Amino acid sequence: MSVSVLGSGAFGTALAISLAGNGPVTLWSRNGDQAKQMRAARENATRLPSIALPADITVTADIAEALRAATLLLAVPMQKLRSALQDHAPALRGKTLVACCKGIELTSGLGPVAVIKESVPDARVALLTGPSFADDIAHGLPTALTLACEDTELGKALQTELTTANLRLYRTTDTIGAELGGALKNVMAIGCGAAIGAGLGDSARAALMTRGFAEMQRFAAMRGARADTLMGLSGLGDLVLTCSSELSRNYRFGLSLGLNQPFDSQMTVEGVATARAMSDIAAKEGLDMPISATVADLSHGAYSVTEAIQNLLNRPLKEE
Ligand SMILES: NC(=O)C1=CN([C@@H]2O[C@H](COP(=O)(O)OP(=O)(O)OC[C@H]3O[C@@H](n4cnc5c(N)ncnc54)[C@H](OP(=O)(O)O)[C@@H]3O)[C@@H](O)[C@H]2O)C=CC1
Ligand SMILES: O=C(CO)COP(=O)(O)O
Repeated sequence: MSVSVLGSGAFGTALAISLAGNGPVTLWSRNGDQAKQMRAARENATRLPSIALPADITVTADIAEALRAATLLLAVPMQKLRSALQDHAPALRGKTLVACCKGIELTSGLGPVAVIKESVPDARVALLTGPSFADDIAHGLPTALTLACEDTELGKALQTELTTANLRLYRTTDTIGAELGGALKNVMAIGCGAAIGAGLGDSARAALMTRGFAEMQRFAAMRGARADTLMGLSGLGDLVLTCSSELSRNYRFGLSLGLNQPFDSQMTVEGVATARAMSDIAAKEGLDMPISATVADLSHGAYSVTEAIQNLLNRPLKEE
């Protein structure tokens, strides 16, 4: 089988680098100039600088070349996934599409698996998620991820195909739990970054992580996820990583809010839209999600960090 990665951002490039250890990989960019630069420099200078692209990676802006592969990894931001699929929908029919994005679509409230099913109904769908920074993967550091696929046989085939020397994949059939773990931890990372930026300390971060995880579990249960999925790599594992490392863009965005400093608006920060989507859905369903709602309002400038903390601390006392 052959693999193509659609989307040449930090994560798509890192996955292509790791997969090149298994054999030829095609890395597709929608931007012809960027593809040309990457081919010439053998480096993704804009999104993953200073890491060489192995010879087994073919960089192209020609979608037909990328679509020759049977397995396509979709490494685009969540809010761009539907339009990326719509751009090429007829040619994607019958392909195996592996979503690599983390989020909830703001317009529909759906996760990546459902968005793919709606956009390309006859595709075979899976999800790759879990704790991993692009930089770590690209440097060949050990990483463990979750490969989620409702079809057990396809899941096993993808687990074998996409595991590399440094990337160890665990398998689940619970796509809902896996995608929600990856989506919701970004919301909590923004909150933790804001708390640390505002000087509230590590104890406050631990409280936000723990109570945030309770919200993640509540939301995932409402959507039909298995409880044990959230306890795994794509839930707890990714929550711990993202809430505690400045390599995370969501965490750094939160830090900038806490420090009252500007942040690069071009940077992919999935948790902003997902916080809004998550808290809107929770409000409709009558779910108590105070941290998510606070992060949504904070991220959209409705609150200062001080007001956000006061809101959370002044809530009625309750059982854990
Ligand atoms: N970076 C990381 O460490 C990790 C990221 N992820 C997830 O991977 C996903 C992508 O993130 P990441 O790669 O870091 O983001 P980046 O911002 O680095 O890159 C996003 C890429 O998507 C491309 N893109 C955007 N819209 C489209 C479209 N409609 N069609 C085709 N390509 C498009 C962009 O192209 P252009 O440059 O032309 O805009 C760019 O190459 C996110 O959901 C993220 O949560 C998961 C694990 C780790
Ligand atoms: O998902 C990630 C780590 O698992 C990457 O996090 P950021 O998108 O916050 O950089």
